[in-house]
Amino acid sequence: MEAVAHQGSRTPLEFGGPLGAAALMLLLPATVFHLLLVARSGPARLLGPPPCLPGLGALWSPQALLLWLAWLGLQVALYFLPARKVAEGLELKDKSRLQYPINGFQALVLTALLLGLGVSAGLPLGALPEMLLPLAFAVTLTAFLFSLLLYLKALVAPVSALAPGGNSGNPIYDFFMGRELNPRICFLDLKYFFELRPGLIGWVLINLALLVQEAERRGSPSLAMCLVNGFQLLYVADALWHEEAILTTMDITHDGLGFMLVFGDVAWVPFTYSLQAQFLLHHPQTLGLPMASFICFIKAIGYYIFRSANSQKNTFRKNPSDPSVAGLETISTATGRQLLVSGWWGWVRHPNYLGDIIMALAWSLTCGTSHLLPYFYVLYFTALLVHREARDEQHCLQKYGLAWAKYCRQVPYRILPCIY
Ligand SMILES: NC(=O)C1=CN([C@@H]2O[C@H](COP(=O)(O)OP(=O)(O)OC[C@H]3O[C@@H](n4cnc5c(N)ncnc54)[C@H](OP(=O)(O)O)[C@@H]3O)[C@@H](O)[C@H]2O)C=CC1
Ligand SMILES: CC(C)CCC[C@@H](C)[C@H]1CC=C2C3=C(CC[C@@]21C)[C@@]1(C)CC[C@H](O)C(C)(C)[C@@H]1CC3
Repeated sequence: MEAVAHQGSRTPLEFGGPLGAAALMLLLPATVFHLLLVARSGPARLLGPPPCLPGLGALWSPQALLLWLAWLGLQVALYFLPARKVAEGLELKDKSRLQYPINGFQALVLTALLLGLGVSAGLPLGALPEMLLPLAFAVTLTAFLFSLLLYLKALVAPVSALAPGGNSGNPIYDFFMGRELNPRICFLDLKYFFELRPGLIGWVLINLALLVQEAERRGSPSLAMCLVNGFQLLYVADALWHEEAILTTMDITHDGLGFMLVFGDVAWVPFTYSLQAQFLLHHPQTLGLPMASFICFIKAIGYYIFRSANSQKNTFRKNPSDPSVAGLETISTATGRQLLVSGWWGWVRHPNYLGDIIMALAWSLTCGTSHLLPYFYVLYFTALLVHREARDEQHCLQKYGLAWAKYCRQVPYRILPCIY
């Protein structure tokens, strides 16, 4: 325990410390419920009060809890199916490397097949939107419970298994940040699983159910709804296709699994990232072909930047002599690793974030410009990535020291060329 306290005392507290963590634990679920309620209300005002607060009867439903647990069970089962590859994570403090099944895309395809079978056997997919509120409530409750179990599990974990950031000794802060770096139940890596499976695939499912309900109500789905569904399906499929790349992100290599990530993965992602489709169901928008083409063009630019930048870095990290990256300019660092200073990573320090934000804008534009609500995602996401960039900058400065400072001088802009 002494070693843990010592470790905590060296790591600066993030998110405003225990007070900030406590506030976020109230604010994040409140935001999810606010958005769910406002999206279905007539005025759909992002900044106004919700039309009416639901009673416990509207929130609590044993069927919703069962549905969520069944979904979780299905995704766990798919995780254990034979994988096309087993990847190794980065080296851990005890010099070991964990193994991860690369079968997320397969899980998405199998989920779609099972869903197709279910729908043809009479499964009422179009009824799911009516259950979003009780579903979000059940998922939030289980996120609190699950984070508590993780906190308790970490009490008996060896010091080498703890995350650098979530062991301050303050229970509220540590519960929020997560204490253990890679909590596992046998081969089931909980962080890896939660980040990519139930919430991300659940988001696509919710979108599809909203599309089906729109078609039931109006005879056919709108162009705007089809575009949102297509764009976001592409985003999720891309994430699962490139699943292995997640093993080097800060969530996996640095952050513990606590309330922030558990709630973020299973509640925040499916219920707030599907906001545009929720909005469109209740506030139909007519999208002409010229505007739709313009939005597709923006999405294509965003995706091109996002995918090329991420792939360039991943290829370079895996094999710097790969012909596609071998000609790029680099800076050597004391760790033996190199930093790219030309190509996408010589343009700005986070070209992938820029592509991601442009895609987010395309998703929101499908909902027209009459309401601010569908733009919540762009606003939140920009704030998340600016904050994430600052955190990553800290880690890189620690890791690469002078070489990182040189990189920042050579590539002065963080996300938006000439501006930020
Ligand atoms: N939809 C969503 O809600 C979210 C999406 N994302 C997306 O996830 C993706 C991954 O994001 P994230 O993990 O935050 O960050 P990055 O993919 O940008 O990874 C940052 C890491 O890349 C390496 N790196 C940085 N600069 C260079 C360089 N010049 N040359 C070589 N390596 C470099 C460093 O790690 P090292 O040197 O150790 O390899 C650094 O820590 C992004 O596309 C982002 O937009 C992220 C968060 C939320
Ligand atoms: C609830 C809080 C506001 C913060 C929660 C943050 C989480 C929602 C995000 C932290 C990092 C994420 C990533 C993705 C989804 C959102 C969370 C979990 C990601 C899986 C989305 C798809 C991308 O292609 C990716 C690169 C695989 C993303 C990885 C990070």
